[in-house]
Amino acid sequence: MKTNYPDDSLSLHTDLYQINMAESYWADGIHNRKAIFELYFRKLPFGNGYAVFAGLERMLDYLKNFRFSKSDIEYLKQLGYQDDYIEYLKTVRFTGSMYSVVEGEIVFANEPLVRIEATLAEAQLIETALLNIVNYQTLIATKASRIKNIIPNDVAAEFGSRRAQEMDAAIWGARAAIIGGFNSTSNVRAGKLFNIPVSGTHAHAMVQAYKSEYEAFHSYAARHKDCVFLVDTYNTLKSGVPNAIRVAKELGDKINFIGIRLDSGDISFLSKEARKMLDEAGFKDAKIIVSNDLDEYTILNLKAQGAKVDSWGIGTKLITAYDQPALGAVYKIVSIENEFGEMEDTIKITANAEKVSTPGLKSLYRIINKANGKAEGDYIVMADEDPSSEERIKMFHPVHTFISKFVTNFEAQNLHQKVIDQGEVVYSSPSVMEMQKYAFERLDQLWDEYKRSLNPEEYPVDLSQKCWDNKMRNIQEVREMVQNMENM
Ligand SMILES: Nc1ncnc2c1ncn2[C@@H]1O[C@H](COP(=O)(O)OP(=O)(O)OP(=O)(O)O)[C@@H](O)[C@H]1O
Ligand SMILES: O=P(O)(O)OC[C@H]1O[C@H](OP(=O)(O)OP(=O)(O)O)[C@H](O)[C@@H]1O
Ligand SMILES: O=C(O)c1cccnc1
Repeated sequence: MKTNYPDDSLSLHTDLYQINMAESYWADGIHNRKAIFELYFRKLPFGNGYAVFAGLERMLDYLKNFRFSKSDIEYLKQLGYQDDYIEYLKTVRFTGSMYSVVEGEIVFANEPLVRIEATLAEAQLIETALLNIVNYQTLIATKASRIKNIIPNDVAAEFGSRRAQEMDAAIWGARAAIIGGFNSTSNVRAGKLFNIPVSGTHAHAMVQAYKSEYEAFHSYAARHKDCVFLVDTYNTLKSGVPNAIRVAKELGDKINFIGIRLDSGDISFLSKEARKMLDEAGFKDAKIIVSNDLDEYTILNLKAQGAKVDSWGIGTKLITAYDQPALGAVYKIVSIENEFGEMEDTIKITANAEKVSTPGLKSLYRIINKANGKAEGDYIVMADEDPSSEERIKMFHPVHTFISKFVTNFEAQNLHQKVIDQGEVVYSSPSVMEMQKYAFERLDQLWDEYKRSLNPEEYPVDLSQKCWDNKMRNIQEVREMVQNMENM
């Protein structure tokens, strides 16, 4: 296997069919027609009431650097693409524009999260990478937020690198976990790359290497001022906790005895007993950190049992999105330039009403009730509409249209930022910690009913009347086209 191409690029990180479709567009001379694609998912993950958007910074980086390198081109030649098309591929850059919600934004099903306006070929070639990035990062940010919601006042540490689906997932998953609300990651490279907090304790191997817990804890303390001792290698209550207390007492102010970590057994029982022992020894501020296959369900259950836990280390079930391994976001064409240079809507129709795409150039607004600062719902409009200039808007369910409400006294916030303008990145990402802060602020604007982990209420994502009428007109046109075919 050859993996050491010095000029390897991410531009071949795409499905073969994208390159094949772009070839047809190019051969037919329609590759430079303007096209509009939207990225959205149809169903919220984990049965959650919202998702936390992540992935923008990496998408921008990818698009900024989009070009087939020399070795990419060589490989495409080997695959059999003809010279004339290869010459075209050599010139391809991302020259289009991109609109996106920002990282940390709270988002919902069926809303356009990203809008690409580019040449048809460019927009097509980038589909796979954009979906790959958003699907994973948004999934993990959402899982992290779901977990953090259960423990808003405790520390949540991301421990998943060893179980992640390879190295990229560990790194970007750690970043997504922080956006979703986690306090730290154990992955040191993620800390360096993204300027996010790192934290860590020690493993059983250290206790086993020294044979005695007492010696291992002492040795750890000799070089590390902040000390968390792992107490479950031999016997948590009879040996681990007493040894931790002994070392903490002996070293006194020489160390900062943060606390102990439990990694097996009955966490509820052991944490309560350990708490008593620490308190009785005078370490009332010492923290109890736990780990071992945790997720929001186990944590909620442990909370209900009155477990005395201050910090939670969460690995496998967060970083692999254990209970739902993919988000399922899609990227659909909604408008394309015709031979006269005019933009024409496109629609995809299926028997499933929820899967019928919503055609045309659209914008996404969040409607905030000015009286209480809470979100009334999200509102998808045609791009030439401006709900902020309206006094009263009618919001209705996009499938069950009889569900509707009128809203007045609102602020309409445009959720789309222009992030690339004709190939130029015009957006500078805030720090990851700022993204996290933004996510918390946006969550505050949601009623609790949308945030509960079990059977949350469905947050309204509605279409404007104009958007709805446009969709119906498009459906009608397709019906007539199919009818005409049948009559031929
Ligand atoms: N009181 C509790 N209530 C509910 N779940 C718990 C409780 N205590 C521990 N768990 C969870 O039970 C699961 C199984 O733990 P298990 O007892 O198999 O771990 P263990 O065998 O003690 O440790 P190891 O990881 O070394 O196998 C873990 O996900 C753990 O977080
Ligand atoms: O359980 P997670 O949520 O994935 O958290 C990370 C786990 O990684 C470490 O375990 P280790 O690799 O030593 O394996 P083990 O505890 O399963 O034996 C640590 O002690 C946690 O148990
Ligand atoms: O720092 C820790 O305790 C840690 C880090 C990764 C995995 N398990 C535990």
